[in-house]
Amino acid sequence: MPQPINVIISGVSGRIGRRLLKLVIDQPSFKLVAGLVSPNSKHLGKDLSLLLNQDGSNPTGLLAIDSLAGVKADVVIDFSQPDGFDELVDYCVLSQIAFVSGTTGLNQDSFDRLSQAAKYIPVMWTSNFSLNIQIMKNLLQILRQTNEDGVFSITETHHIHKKDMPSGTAISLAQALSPESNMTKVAADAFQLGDVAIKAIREGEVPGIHEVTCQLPAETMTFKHESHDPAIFAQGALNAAAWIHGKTSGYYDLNSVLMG
Ligand SMILES: NC(=O)C1=CN([C@@H]2O[C@H](COP(=O)(O)OP(=O)(O)OC[C@H]3O[C@@H](n4cnc5c(N)ncnc54)[C@H](O)[C@@H]3O)[C@@H](O)[C@H]2O)C=CC1
Ligand SMILES: O=C(O)C1=N[C@H](C(=O)O)C[C@H](O)C1
Repeated sequence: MPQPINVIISGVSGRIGRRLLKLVIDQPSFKLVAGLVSPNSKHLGKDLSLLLNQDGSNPTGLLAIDSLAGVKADVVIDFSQPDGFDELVDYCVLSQIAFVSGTTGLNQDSFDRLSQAAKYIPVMWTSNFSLNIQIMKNLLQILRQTNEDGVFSITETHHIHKKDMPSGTAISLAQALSPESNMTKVAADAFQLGDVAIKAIREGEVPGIHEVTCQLPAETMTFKHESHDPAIFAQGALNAAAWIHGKTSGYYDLNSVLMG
């Protein structure tokens, strides 16, 4: 039987982090070595099992930490927030740990740092770990090339806890249609990336809806992706971690996973 893949979960107390924690604990091909939380987290110093069950049953023996100093692993899987991102990337480079991240709301400096890191370690960042969103991006690139007169717009809807706007996925979909363009904010909930208009809606507990419309003189095409369960993102990231383990340094995306 192969050795399990040693995993650190960054953002382990979050909506996605907790789902990831459950998957990692349940799957023998992975071994959890640490769970990272915000320095302000109420979970800091507590056994990670308390994130899954309040009665303290089945303790993991691992406490939620806010610094990785000295922790070794094969892969970090990160669903956290932008403020701790650069430090985490640097730690992975120094410690030669593969880095898989879905954290959104990052600035250009953090993306540049990630590109630099990919010279030394394998890196995968994607705004959405659903393979079907990657397929949608690929389709949109083709659609743009074959419909130069198309007027594209995107509407994204997410739960009210989401901290960034518009969603990382909406930005990535718009970038597939209009590469190299900068985004501007045109209203509290409206943005423009190149010639693509993006509208953001925050509503209840919606896990994530992305709708892309292409208006043409004589027809309209609409692509809609709706996640019904946030667990899909955690499972997608875990599949990506299994894929990236043992790969050489480089910047990978979900197309790599799609191609196997
Ligand atoms: N790429 C994808 O498929 C998906 C990406 N996301 C993104 O993942 C991120 C996390 O989402 P949620 O779990 O909903 O957020 P959340 O707010 O529920 O959880 C955030 C987690 O990050 C930790 N954290 C915050 N600041 C930190 C810091 N400075 N250092 C270390 N840990 C820190 C918190 O303690 C918590 O554990 C967001 O950026 C979200 O947009 C969410 C779902 C899917
Ligand atoms: O915060 C979320 O929940 C999600 N964030 C990602 C994004 O910003 O695109 C992916 C997904 O839509 C859920």
